[in-house]
Amino acid sequence: MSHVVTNVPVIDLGAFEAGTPSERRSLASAVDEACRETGFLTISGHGVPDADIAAVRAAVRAFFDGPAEAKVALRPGPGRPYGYLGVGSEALARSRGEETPPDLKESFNGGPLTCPADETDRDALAFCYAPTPWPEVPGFRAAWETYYAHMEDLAARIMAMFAVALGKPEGFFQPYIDSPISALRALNYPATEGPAEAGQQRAGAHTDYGSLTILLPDSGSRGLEILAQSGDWVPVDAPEGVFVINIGDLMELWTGGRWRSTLHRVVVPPELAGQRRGSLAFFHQPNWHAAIRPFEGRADAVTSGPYLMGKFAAATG
Ligand SMILES: O=C(O)CCC(=O)C(=O)O
Ligand SMILES: [Fe+2]
Repeated sequence: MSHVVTNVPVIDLGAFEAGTPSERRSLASAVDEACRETGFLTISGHGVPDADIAAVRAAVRAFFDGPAEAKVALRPGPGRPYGYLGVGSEALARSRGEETPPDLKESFNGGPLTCPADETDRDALAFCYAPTPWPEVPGFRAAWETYYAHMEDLAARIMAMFAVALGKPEGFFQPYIDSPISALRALNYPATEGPAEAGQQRAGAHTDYGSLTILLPDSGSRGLEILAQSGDWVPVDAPEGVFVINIGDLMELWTGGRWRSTLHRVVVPPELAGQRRGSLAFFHQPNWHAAIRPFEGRADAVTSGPYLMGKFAAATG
């Protein structure tokens, strides 16, 4: 096997925020290096309370392990993003135009906690500001919303660090992310029985669509892989207590390709065939109307909301 070098460092966000100018420079440069090489890093010093993480994990687990009728009752209407998507509903590789069998997963998805009072765009209202249909699991909504709020806050802090890592003022991204259209997705990959269809994965190879993603796999669960520049698929395992961060397509676009929105997937290694995987994925997405183009140059802008909606339609269509 070839020797694979990947750079997925642990970055202490609290230390960055409280750091001296030289500590900040050194952490910012580690972030820049990781984002240029793989687009993946992990974050410690995030301040998200363990109890809030435990509460959302327990609520999500109770939902997935609950009656199938209660889950399918929360299926979104056609083209709508929130609620329950059962096994067979999505193939992430199709977001890149690749025809594959559906991903071996189920998910529960929820949107922004509030909608700006002056939003009138019909697609924005019908798609990303559609209400989230709540499971009846006791305590689910409170635990979910608490965790969502932590993620929105954490994402904004990471975006501020990203700005510094890119040589911009800390508030550079702020006007683009002051009414973000982020989604929180709980993923459950059931234990697999027998071999999958050819080309079928827990999550097919894809890039994420937005600014950044905050992943929290269940402790000890494996299978997330990224495509290294060497061409090898390399596992990314998160130590307990950190979040895995990866940048998405719009961040790559912003940086004019300096930072990479790296292909990744979730596989079932043969030795883990009997095990489920659980993961929480928070997809941070700039404001619906945010026009995103490379910092340098005059390329046409991509509008955040319609871009996201098109990708979702391709993956679930
Ligand atoms: O299972 C995971 O932790 C990540 C899945 C993923 O990459 C995605 O849903 O975009
Ligand atoms: Fe992803």
